Amino acid sequence: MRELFKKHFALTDKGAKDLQKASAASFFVYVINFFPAMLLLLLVDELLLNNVKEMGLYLWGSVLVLAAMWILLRIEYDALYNTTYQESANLRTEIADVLTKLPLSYFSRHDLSDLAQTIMADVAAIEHAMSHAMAKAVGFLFFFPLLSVLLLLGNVKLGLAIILPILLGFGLLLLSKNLQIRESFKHYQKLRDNSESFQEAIENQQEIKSFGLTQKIRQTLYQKMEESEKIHLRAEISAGFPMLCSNVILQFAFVIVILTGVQMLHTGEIDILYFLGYVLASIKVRESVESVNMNVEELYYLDSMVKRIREIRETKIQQGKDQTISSYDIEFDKVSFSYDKDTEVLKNVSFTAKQNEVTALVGVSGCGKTSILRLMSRLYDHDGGSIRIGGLDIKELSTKSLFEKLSIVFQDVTLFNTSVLENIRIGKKTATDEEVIRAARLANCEEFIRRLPEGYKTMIGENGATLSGGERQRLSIARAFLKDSPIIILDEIAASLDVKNEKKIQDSLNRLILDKTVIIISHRLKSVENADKIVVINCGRVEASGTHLELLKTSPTYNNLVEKAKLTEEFQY
Ligand SMILES: Nc1ncnc2c1ncn2[C@@H]1O[C@H](COP(=O)(O)OP(=O)(O)OP(=O)(O)O)[C@@H](O)[C@H]1O
Repeated sequence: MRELFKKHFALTDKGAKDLQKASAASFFVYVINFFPAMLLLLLVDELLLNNVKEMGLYLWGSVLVLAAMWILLRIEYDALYNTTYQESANLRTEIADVLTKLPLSYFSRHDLSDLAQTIMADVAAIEHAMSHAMAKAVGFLFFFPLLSVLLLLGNVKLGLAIILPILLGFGLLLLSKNLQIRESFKHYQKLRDNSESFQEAIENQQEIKSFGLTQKIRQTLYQKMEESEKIHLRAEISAGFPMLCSNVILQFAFVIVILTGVQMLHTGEIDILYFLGYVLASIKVRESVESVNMNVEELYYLDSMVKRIREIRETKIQQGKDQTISSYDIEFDKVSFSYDKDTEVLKNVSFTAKQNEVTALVGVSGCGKTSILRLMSRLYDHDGGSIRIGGLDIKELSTKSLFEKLSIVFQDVTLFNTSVLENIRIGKKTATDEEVIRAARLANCEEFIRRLPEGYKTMIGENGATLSGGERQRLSIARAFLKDSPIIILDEIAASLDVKNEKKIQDSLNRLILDKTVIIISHRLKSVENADKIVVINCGRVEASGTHLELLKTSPTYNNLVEKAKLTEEFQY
C-alpha cells in the first residue's frame, strides 16, 4: 500500500506512511458517521412502533458516538494536516536534493521557471490533495464495499437502489478519467508555457525596450492568456460534466429508494423502520459520495504534477565516489561530446594540462573551448574517451570531491542577493571575516567595496544587479582566492575589466595561480602568450599545441588568431 501511495501521489516514504494512517482514520470516520442515523432509527422504532427503550441507551449511545467521533476526527485531522505540511517540506527538500545531484545538462534542457514551479506550485497542489482528497478517497474505497454488504444484507432491493447509482456515477468518472487527465495536462502545460513567457518578458525588459518590442510582446502575452483561458475552460468542462452527471444520478438514487421503499411498504415486504433506515442511509451516502467525487477530480488534476515530480526524481543522477585527489595533472584522452546527441561539439580531444603550469585554450568563437571547461568540471558528462585528474577518471569521482579541488571563474558571474561579504564567503563557507577581506584585497575589490553605502555589509541586489560587470568579476575572483584550490579555471575573465583594473587584476591573478594547475580561456591573446602550453582548438578538435613561439611557427590557425587579435586591439570607435 505504501509503495502504491509513493508511486501514485509522488510522496516520500514518510508521507506515504502518514497517508496510510490518515486513510485508516478516514475509513473509521465514514463508519462512525452512520451511527447518529442509527440512534435516530432507534428513536423512530420507539415512537412509531412502540418498542420502548431505556433512556440510558439514548444517553450513553449519544455520548459514546460523540466521543468516538471526536477521537477519530482528531486522529484524522492530526494525520492529515500536521503531517501534510511536514510532507510538503520533505518533498521540496527531496526534490532540491535530487536537483543538486543532476548534471548541468539537465538544467539546459529544462526551463528554470518550470523547475521552480514544480518545487513550489506542484508540491503545494500535492499538499492540498493530501490534506483534502487522498485519505478521504482511499478511506471511502475501503468503506464502500463494507457499506454495500451491509445494505444488501439488510434488503437486497433497497440496497441495490442505493449501490447501483453510486457505481454508475463512479463508472462515469472512471470512463472520463483519460479525457480529464489529458485536458488538465494541456492546461498545466499552457500555464507553464505562459509563466515562462512572462518571466522571459520581465527578464529581457532592457532588450525589449531598446528594440521597441513592448507592443509586440504585450500582444503575444495577451494571445497566450486567451489561449490558456480556452484550454482552461475545456479542462473545466471535461472535469465538471462527468461530475455533474454523477451527482445527478445520485439524486435519482434517493428518488429510486423512496419509490421502491413506498412500494415495498405497501406490499408489506418491509416495515416503516426499514424504509426510513434506507432513506437515511441514501442521504448519508449521497453526501459522502458527492465529496468523494470532488476528491477524485482533484486527484485526476494532480496527475500532471505527480508525473512531473516523478520525472525529476527518476532522472539519472551523476555517479561517482568521494575520493581524495592528490595530484593535479588534467588529461583529456580522445574525448568526444555533444549537447544534443546530434551535433558533436568535441571530437577526439586529447591534451594534458600539467600541474604547476598554465594551459591556455584558444580558438575562434564556438570552437568548443567553454565546453572543454564544462566537461573538466563535470558540469556536463562527456560521451566518449576519458578525462583524468591526478590519474583518477572524473566519472568515478563525486562532484563534491572534484569541486573541493577546483575553482572556476566564469565569464558570466553569478552573485546572490545577499551582502558583499557573504557573496565572497561562498568560496569557503568556513572563512572568517578577516579571511574574506584579505581575499577581496587580493582581487582588488577593496576600493569599490569601500565606496558602497555599507561596505562589506552592502546588499548587492539580485545577481549583483547594483554592480558593474568588472566589479562582479572581481568578486568572483575573490571567491577563488578564498577557496585557494589547486586547480583554477579562468573563462574569459578579462572580458569585463577596464584597462585600469586589468593590470591590477593580472598581478593578483599571477599570485592566485602560482603553483597550481591553471586552465585559461581568453580572446585577448596577450593574456595567453605567456602560458606554458597553448592548445589550439578548431571545430571541436585539437589542431596544435605548444608555446606561443612554437605555435607561431607551426599553426596557421594560431597565426590567424594572433592577426585578428591585433586588429581588434587596434580597433578605435
Ligand atoms: N548549452 C548548450 N546547448 C547546446 N549547444 C551548446 C550549448 N553551449 C554551447 N553550445 C554549442 O557548442 C558549440 C561550442 O560552444 P562553446 O561555448 O564551447 O564554444 P567557445 O569556443 O567557448 O565559444 P566562445 O569563444 O564564443 O565562448 C557551439 O556551437 C555552441 O553553439
